[in-house]
Formats: sequence, structure tokens, C-alpha cells
Amino acid sequence: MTELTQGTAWKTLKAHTEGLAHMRTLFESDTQRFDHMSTSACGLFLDYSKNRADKETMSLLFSVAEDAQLESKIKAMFNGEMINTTEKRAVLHTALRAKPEQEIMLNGVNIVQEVQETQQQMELFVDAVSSGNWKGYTGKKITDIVSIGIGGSFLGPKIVSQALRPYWSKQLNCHFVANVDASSIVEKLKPLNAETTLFIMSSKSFGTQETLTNTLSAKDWFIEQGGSQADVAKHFVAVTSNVAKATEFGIDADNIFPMWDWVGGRYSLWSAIGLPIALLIGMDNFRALLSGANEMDQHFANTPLSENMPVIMGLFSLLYGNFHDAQSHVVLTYDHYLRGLPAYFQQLDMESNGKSVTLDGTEVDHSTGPVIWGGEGTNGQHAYHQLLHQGTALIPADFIMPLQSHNPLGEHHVQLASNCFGQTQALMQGRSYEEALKELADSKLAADEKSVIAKHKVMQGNKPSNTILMDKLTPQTLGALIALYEHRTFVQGAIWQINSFDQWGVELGKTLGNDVLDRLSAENDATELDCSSNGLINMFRQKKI
Ligand SMILES: O=P(O)(O)OC[C@H]1O[C@H](O)[C@H](O)[C@@H](O)[C@@H]1O
Repeated sequence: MTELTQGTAWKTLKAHTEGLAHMRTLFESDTQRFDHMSTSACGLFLDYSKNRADKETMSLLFSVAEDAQLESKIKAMFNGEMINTTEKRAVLHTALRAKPEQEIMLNGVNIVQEVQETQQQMELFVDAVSSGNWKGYTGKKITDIVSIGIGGSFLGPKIVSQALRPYWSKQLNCHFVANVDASSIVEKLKPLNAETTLFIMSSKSFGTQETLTNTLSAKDWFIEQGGSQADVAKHFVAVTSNVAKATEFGIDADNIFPMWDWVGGRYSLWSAIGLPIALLIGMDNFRALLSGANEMDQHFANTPLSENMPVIMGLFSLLYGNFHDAQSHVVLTYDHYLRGLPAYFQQLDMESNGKSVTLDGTEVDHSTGPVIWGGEGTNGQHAYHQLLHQGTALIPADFIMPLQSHNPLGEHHVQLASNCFGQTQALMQGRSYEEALKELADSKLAADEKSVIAKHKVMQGNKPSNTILMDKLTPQTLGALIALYEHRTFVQGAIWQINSFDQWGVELGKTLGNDVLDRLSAENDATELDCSSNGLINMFRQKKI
């Protein structure tokens, strides 16, 4: 048994949740519930009234957080304590968006100064490329960026660039390559001209197989297209914490942007890993993104738990996972530009909180991170929302929508909003048997048929959702939104006492992948592994071209 599940607040919360009324009743008994259960911070508005909670639930949730010493854990992260205990690292992605005048000391060095220096290096580079002063090997301006990286060195830059499409400069286009499947890079390179293409190789470790292989293929393509070895320096830059390895690989030392081991891959878009974003939206907008995240950091670090947005959201996720057996959480973005955000939050949360032992190695006796998934509204309403409304699993939802569209066109935005709000309402209130029967009153069906159809139309309701609104999707509000989810992930990990900042499961995949790679190219058939793995390897060996 872990201490957490033995605590008084935890036990009381368990008993309390079992007796809580349906949300419909909670709304009927408190007509001001929306005012009581909503909050604003950093340009974001959170309506959390459509959750299975009353005042008592909230107070018990906050007690669970207090029992777990959440506030001191938040301080420990911001102060650079070594909270990633298994890798013996501080966790300081918050330093990447600190104000220049802030001072954060790590091992005797003010890391904010190093961050600022790298931002200046990024700025010079962004200016050179976007002004056309950075020339390709035939003297032409750069028109296309190909960003090569995977995991945190891919998804953040890609999703943020996609989200901030309205802010892109006209001069540049950007393409992302992650998968080692050759079809990805081959298709991306097909329409490009080597003379005007710049490659950014992003790898914190500079040791990730996919990224190294894709970069080598990009370099071969560049040479095949007419570039020379000497021209590589004009077309390849790298972002990495392993400068020595990058130089050894052939990247010009002047073209290497540093990052640090105190930034986890999935938290790295704020570093030079965000270079593709900065190139597309310009350095001022990139700094606005950082500033939005910094605002959320200040809110998270300095606001009492009961008004703290990431804390509230983290506690609800914990409530459903640990007390209502919810095994997944859906993120529904009612904004086309934010369509990639569910995948980004999926990486952030599942890689962070997909853990089953506490910091001291004790096996947890409760569920940890849920499956995070989702997509853009209204598309999902015509597909998987059916399961949200009438399936047997409880799936808490986050609805995210800007109040103003970047493309105000006719009735589109008002229709989008009506669908978003309508869904949260339907999930909350559901439809009773009596209501369904009443709806069928005028139909020509026989009474017994009406009764059967009514049963199919019943929706239990009481399905929880948060709604996050912002005036408009801007670099600033997007920065705050992503930082909100980063801290929401932290809150849960801190309460569960797990390490949200390592990823040993992913590491194992890499090691075994390399072992299989050796066997695929060995002289003899594989015989030493389990019969399934041997069989698959040998089938591939026979068919490969
Ligand atoms: O940036 P790299 O060192 O190439 O790592 C890329 C990715 O590798 C692994 O899959 C890690 O689990 C990710 O967190 C990381 O972002």
C-alpha cells in the first residue's frame, strides 16, 4: 500500500464520490455553479462546472494535494532541485521561458543567461534566413525548411507551427520528417529544390537512430541534387545538447544550437528545438509564445491551490482515474489550427505519467496516467463522440475553443461554438428514458416499439468535461495553454509520487530495436529469441530487397 491511498483525504474522497448526486441535480441545486466553478488566468478561461464535483469534492481534492505536499514539489521543480531522480537531473523547462532579468542558478551557473544567449543566436539566424542574407550554395534565398527530429524534437515544433499558421512569414515553408520509414523523407523531398532548402537536425542526444538515418539520407539527397560536401554548411544546422557528436557527424560548429540535459525532450519546444517555429513566425512571436508560457508558470508557482488552473485540471484527471475508473481522457479542440494538440498532449502526458512505481521504487496501488487521445471538433462528433455519449467507459473530456476565429466567415464560427457548447451540455445532462419516450410521442410506432427505441436513446449523462476558452489563438495564449497542460501533468505525477521526467519504457524499445537490427543483417537465421521474434526476423531476411 502506498502512503497516498492510506491518507485520510484519499479515503474520505473515495466514500464521498460514491454518494455524489448526478450533475444535473448539482446544476439544479446551484444556479450559480458556473460562477463558482470557473476561473481565468493568463488569457485562458476554464469552466470546470461540468465535473462530478461539489464544494466538498473540491475541498477533499485540495486536501489530497496538500497531503502529497504539492506546493513544495512545485517549488522544488522551479528551484532546479534534482526531481528527475533516476536520471539525476533538474527539470527546468520553465527556465527556457523565464524573463531575461530572472536568475536561476544550477551548479553555480545562471542558466537564464545561457538561455538568453541561445535566443540571441536563434534571432541572428532567423534574421539571416528570413531576410535572404543566408544564401544557399548557388546564391539563392532559402524557401523551404526541412526539420528532422522525432519525439519531443519533432512534435512540439510541428504542432505549434501548425497552430500558429496565421502568423507565418510569407517567405518560408516548413516540412517535418520524423519516421525512419523512407517513404516519409522521400515524399517530403520530392517537390523541393536543394539550392533553396535548409535542413534543421534536431536531436537532444544526437544519438536517435531515426534522426541520424534521416539526416544522412537528406545529406545524400543534397549531394545528388548538385550540392558539394563543402556546401553542406550552408544547408545543415543542428540543435543538440551533444555538440561534440554533432561536430563529429559533420555539422559545422557555427551551425549548432545548444540545449541542455535539464530540458526533457517532450518539454523542449521552448528551447532552440523550437527553431522551425521561430523561423516561421519570427522571433517576436516566438518570444510571445515564451511569454505566455512564463505567465502560466508564474500563475502555477504563485497561486493558491484552490484557484490554480493546472492544479484544478490535474486534480480532476486524478479524480476520474483513481475514483471513477476512467482509463482515458479526450482532448477536443474546436479550432482547426489546434487539430494537432491532442497528439501533442498525448506525448506530453503519456510519456510523463505512464509509470507504475513511485520514486522509491514501490509499485503503485492505484492507476496512473490515462490514455490521452482526441481530435478536432466538429469532426469527432460524427464519429467517436457516440462512445462518449453512450459507451460503457467513462471518458472525461476537455473542450478547447477560441472565441474569435482567425477566419471570420459567415456563420462558421457561431456554428462551431454551438456544437462545442452543445456537446458539453449533452454529455452533462444526458437524456432520460422518460424524455426519450416523450420525444417519440408523435411517432407512428407501436407502444412496445417506442419503449425499445426509447431505451436505445437513453444517455446517462453525468459525463464530465472542462471547457477552455480564449479570446483568440495567439502565440501568447498558445504558450499559456501548452504550459497549462505541462503543469497539469506535473500535478498528477507529483501527487502519485512517480517520476514524470524519465522514459525507461521508450529506452527499452530503442535497445531491443538495435538488437533486432543486428539480427536482421546477420549471416544466419535468428534462433536465439522467442519463436515469434525469430520467425518475423527470418521472414524479413528472406524477402528484403
Ligand atoms: O531529441 P532526441 O535525443 O533525438 O530524442 C528524441 C526522443 O527520443 C525518445 O523517444 C524520448 O523518449 C523522447 O522524449 C525524445 O524526445
